[in-house]
Amino acid sequence: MPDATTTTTSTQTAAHSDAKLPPGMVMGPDGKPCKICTAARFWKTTKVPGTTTQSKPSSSSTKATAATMAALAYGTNETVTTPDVRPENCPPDVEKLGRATWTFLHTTAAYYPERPTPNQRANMLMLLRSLPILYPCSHCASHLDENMKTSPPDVSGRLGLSRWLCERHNEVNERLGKGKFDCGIKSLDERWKDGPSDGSCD
Ligand SMILES: Cc1cc2nc3c(=O)[nH]c(=O)nc-3n(C[C@H](O)[C@H](O)[C@H](O)COP(=O)(O)OP(=O)(O)OC[C@H]3O[C@@H](n4cnc5c(N)ncnc54)[C@H](O)[C@@H]3O)c2cc1C
Repeated sequence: MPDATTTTTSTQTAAHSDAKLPPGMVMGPDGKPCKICTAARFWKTTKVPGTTTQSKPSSSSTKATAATMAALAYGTNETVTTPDVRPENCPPDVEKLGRATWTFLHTTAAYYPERPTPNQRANMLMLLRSLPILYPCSHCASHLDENMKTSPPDVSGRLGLSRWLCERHNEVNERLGKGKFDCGIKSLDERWKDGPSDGSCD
């Protein structure tokens, strides 16, 4: 099971209260800055000490190590962030990976049978139980693992699974300070399978 990680985001608890990290930076279980655990916008742009304008890294500074970014931020105790405007083929950060994973999970649930066979249930259970072990964002995996101990997966059928996933997703939303999604089946179907009734997605 992944170890706890350290971050200074307001929504994720720092494992070591004395850790001096720039805002948004997340440390991995190995004690090093964890790139897949950190939103890319926190990696990309820092306020350079002594300047008042935002500095967008050049192509070489884009490749700056997390340590460099951290050092800059330690100096000013300030990090300026921008939306992630990296090229599409860049590796995913925690947000891109999250969106893709939720898309996969909610869509899979929307197409899961209402009356799954024992084999289908077993396979779904395996998929969900693999996440806390294999999910690359270690602190996300760790939270999910804790969460699944108190709320075991409901693989009984499409409705139960969709609701269970929606609630797990809402727990992350809440931790990140986002609003809760309506876990009613109509909202879930419209979002992940049928689309809105106005036909705008047809
Ligand atoms: C298992 C897991 C754990 C994660 N843990 C963390 C974490 O600890 N820290 C962290 O920073 N990030 C975490 N993430 C990533 C995070 O959940 C988001 O994916 C990421 O912040 C991008 O958010 P977003 O606002 O673009 O939309 P997302 O939260 O990715 O949602 C995508 C779309 O799903 C729909 N949606 C939203 N909520 C629900 C819901 N409850 N049910 C159904 N549909 C919904 C909305 O239409 C939304 O636009 C985790 C992701 C996963 C898959």
